[in-house]
Amino acid sequence: MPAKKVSSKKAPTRARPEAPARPVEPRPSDTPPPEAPRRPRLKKTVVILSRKRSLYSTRRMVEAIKQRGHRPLVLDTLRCTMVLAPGQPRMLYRGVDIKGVDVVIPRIGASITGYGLAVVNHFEMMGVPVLNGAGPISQSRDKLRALQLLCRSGLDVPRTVMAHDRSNVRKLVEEVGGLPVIIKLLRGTQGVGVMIAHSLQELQTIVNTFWDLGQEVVLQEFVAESKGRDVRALVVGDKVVGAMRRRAKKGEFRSNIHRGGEGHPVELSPAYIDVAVRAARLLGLEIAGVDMLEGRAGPRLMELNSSPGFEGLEKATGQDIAGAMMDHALAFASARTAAYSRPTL
Ligand SMILES: Nc1ncnc2c1ncn2[C@@H]1O[C@H](COP(=O)(O)OP(=O)(O)OP(=O)(O)O)[C@@H](O)[C@H]1O
Ligand SMILES: [Mg+2]
Ligand SMILES: [Mg+2]
Repeated sequence: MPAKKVSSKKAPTRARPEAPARPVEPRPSDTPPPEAPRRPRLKKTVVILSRKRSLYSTRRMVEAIKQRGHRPLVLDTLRCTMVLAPGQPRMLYRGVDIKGVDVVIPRIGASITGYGLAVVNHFEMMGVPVLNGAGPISQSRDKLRALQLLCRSGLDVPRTVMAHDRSNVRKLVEEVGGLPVIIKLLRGTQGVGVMIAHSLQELQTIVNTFWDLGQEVVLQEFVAESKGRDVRALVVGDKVVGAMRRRAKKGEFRSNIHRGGEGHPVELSPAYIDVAVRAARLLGLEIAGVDMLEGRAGPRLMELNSSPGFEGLEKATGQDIAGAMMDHALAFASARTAAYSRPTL
């Protein structure tokens, strides 16, 4: 629901017969007279944009919302219809207007990024608090864009190059510190699209295949000292609410749970917490799964995930990650509502 700005002028009282007729001020639309400042509703409606309500993270968030006495509403992103009307953007779900939403939590899978971002953007246009917003989701989903922003701010990332020059692959390898080299699709997830090349010939074959298919890739330094492990820190607001170290299965360098990796709880040092929170803030993410490699000199950022699944993290740590996320989402919604309800002078 678009948050209404409330005028500081007094609300009109019932007309008295003796009062002289006053010209009626034109209103921007045929909406009812100005309301009193909007009081945050006690029971909030929390929309989760998700393709399936049976997904673990979606189910857990629904539970957490109910436990807190609020109303969860799971909407399939692809069934949301955006109506563009001047000054009054609306959202339809199966033909019905969606109103009275207090906060939206998008869980946008990689396969529907384009449509998903449009839906998230539309909710933002309607004045509904959204975490994460469309801009931050979009820039974190592009691994190159995210790394550009992180290293511009001085955060440590593995040496990375992006190029399209087939004649120069040897030079690219030198730039990232020699073989083996990691090759990454810009928008891969769950370890799909992350490869390793041990020889120049192998690398040449892989990059040529991708370039011929019209796919861009980045080449990255292989951080050998991480030994098939990485750290996933879940940042919510300005805190790390849970962290695990993931260990790749034998013969695999990717530690993703989806690739057979195992998660173990880990107590992060302040340096890792600081880097994870700074990285999320830099990309504007309220909720972020921050992946870091354990370099010799400390954390090396790999990527930030804007719709992080947390089944592995809850199971590894036994922590209530869904609860921490919902507490933040509800506080975020209340802070936004209070800001919108402030009278304009
Ligand atoms: N430069 C690197 N050096 C060593 N290992 C790496 C490097 N980059 C990635 N890896 C390994 O590959 C895994 C997948 O990489 P990355 O996190 O970039 O991909 P993803 O497909 O987006 O994963 P996610 O499912 O976490 O979104 C990492 O968790 C890590 O174990
Ligand atoms: Mg990822
Ligand atoms: Mg990752």
